[in-house]
Amino acid sequence: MIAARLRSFGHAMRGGMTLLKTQPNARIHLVATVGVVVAGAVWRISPGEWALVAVACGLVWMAEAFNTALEFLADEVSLERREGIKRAKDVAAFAVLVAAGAAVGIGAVVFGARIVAMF
Ligand SMILES: Nc1ncnc2c1ncn2[C@@H]1O[C@H](COP(=O)(O)OP(=O)(O)OP(=O)(O)O)[C@@H](O)[C@H]1O
Repeated sequence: MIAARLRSFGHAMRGGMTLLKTQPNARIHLVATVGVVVAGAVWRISPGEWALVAVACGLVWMAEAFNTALEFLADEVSLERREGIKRAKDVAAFAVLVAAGAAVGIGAVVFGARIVAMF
């Protein structure tokens, strides 16, 4: 039982490594996530602000992971140009865009005034 759970965890971690190895966008998310965590620690943001930041980062990682999973699956189905695959990939890419937009909005709310105060 516990061994099976640990195996599932291993599969998920392998997925995370695949995401980082194959997707330049995921590496940008990693840098952004580290940057936001460092900024949050330096500015001592409140627990509520940490919660917002966690939701924003989680949303972006989740959207990117599902987008990449769909791209892998679509490319297994066919590498030929297909209208259905185009639509599926475009809609999945839109999900990443929406998540990134929400994260930028949350970043502006949490860090905007602090960044402006630096100048
Ligand atoms: N088999 C296909 N048939 C038709 N259009 C496709 C196909 N594969 C990709 N496309 C088009 O090219 C775009 C980019 O697809 P690709 O698989 O190269 O993803 P990507 O460059 O990794 O994009 P992202 O930055 O969203 O991860 C898709 O959004 C889609 O419009």
